Amino acid sequence: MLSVAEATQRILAPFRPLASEIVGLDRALGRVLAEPVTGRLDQPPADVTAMDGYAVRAADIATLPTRLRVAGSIAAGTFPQVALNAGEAMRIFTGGFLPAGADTVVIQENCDRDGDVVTVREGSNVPGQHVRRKGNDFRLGGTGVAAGRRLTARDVALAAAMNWPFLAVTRRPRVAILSTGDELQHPGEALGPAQIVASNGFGLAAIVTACGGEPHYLGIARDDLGALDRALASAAGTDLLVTTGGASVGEHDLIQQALIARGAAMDFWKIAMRPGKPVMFGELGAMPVLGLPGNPVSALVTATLFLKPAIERMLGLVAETTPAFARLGAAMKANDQRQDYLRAALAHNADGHLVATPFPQQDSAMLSLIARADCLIIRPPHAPAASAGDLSEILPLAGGCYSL
Ligand SMILES: Nc1nc2c(c(=O)[nH]1)N[C@H]1C(S)=C(S)[C@@H](COP(=O)(O)OP(=O)(O)OC[C@H]3O[C@@H](n4cnc5c(N)ncnc54)[C@H](O)[C@@H]3O)O[C@H]1N2
Ligand code: MOO
Repeated sequence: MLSVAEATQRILAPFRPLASEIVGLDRALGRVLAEPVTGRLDQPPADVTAMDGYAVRAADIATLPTRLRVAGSIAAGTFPQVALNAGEAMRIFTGGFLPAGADTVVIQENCDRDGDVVTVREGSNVPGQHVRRKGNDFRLGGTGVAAGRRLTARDVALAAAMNWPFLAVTRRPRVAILSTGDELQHPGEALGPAQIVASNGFGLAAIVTACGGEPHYLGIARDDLGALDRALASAAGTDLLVTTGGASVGEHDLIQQALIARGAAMDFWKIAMRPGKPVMFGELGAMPVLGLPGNPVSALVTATLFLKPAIERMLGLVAETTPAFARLGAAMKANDQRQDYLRAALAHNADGHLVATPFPQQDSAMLSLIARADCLIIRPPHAPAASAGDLSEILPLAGGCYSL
């Protein structure tokens, strides 16, 4: 059996970042930046005040109280035309530009105004009080957002402040999804006595969307070579085809045969993992094909491990590889040769530690449990028995604006 690490390496090998496209800022959330965002101006563009009050010369307020002549008022959106002379103050409002000659601001709470005279009662005479210096946020040409980052709402705000109306982002990978099996019916259809509801296609399409791809759900292909061949033809032109079901060793598992008949170069693997042992991977012309197992939990877990990074690589996303850990909420038996991904709930204990408690049932057909899980506990092959409270690596399932 192939290790998870080796399977990941082989699956990811043919994927490259896709071309970029231009989107408006209002469409940029969650997209992966293809070209860096840098400052197209200094921010603030000149020295501005952080408070409502009076712009003064620090030297004029060395001895307090002191009386200064109010030489004018600086309205928002206007740049002060006249300089401040010694013995003068200028009324100023938060965000307003400091006039030439002024080097500090006293807040209005520390002043008494009487006509065109202001008495400053309190205030530091160290220059720069309540002043935001030109370029203290970012400079023209300064670093903003690096290419290869998935844009957060904060990144979008920064790009806007840096004066970019449009951004270059990697185009969304188009991922075709095919369910296979004679027993399947789509949700809501009348079910015969031996039929089951096909859930995998919708779960996988949601994963593709959550990862930043564009799913193309091709529906269900019946277990006959003609139907499979027609379905495969309809995937042409996509960046990746994902199939579910028919990956195992049964006589009705025809998907590999259909792919080979179309000229695909395919490998069938047993991966040393649970759930998700049978996985296929290969290429049909220029299109990679990833065949995931039919068991619903196996399909979702293998998609998280292999489909998600493939999409991320096509997006040019710079991988986040920091592993996550939690304390075990229950004792674990020694593991066999398959790497386990146990569905588990996360909670903080009284000491503030993160605890992952595995569900008592780990059947690879139980969608109700994986839907409720917060993470997967990773148990490496041949891991020794572990006690409750031991640290274990986990794979968090939630996070970001979407959840896997
Ligand atoms: N003799 C062996 N039998 C099996 C082995 C094995 O090594 N030797 N492996 C088992 C493991 S592990 C898995 S995982 C499954 C995977 O089998 P397939 O990929 O061939 O999947 P199917 O047989 O087509 O279906 C399995 C199961 O999942 C249901 N299914 C299929 N598609 C969907 C769908 N779109 N939505 C919801 N449920 C789906 C299907 O009805 C079956 O119940 O093989 C084991 N067998
Ligand atoms: O690999 Mo299968 O996923 O254990 O049910």
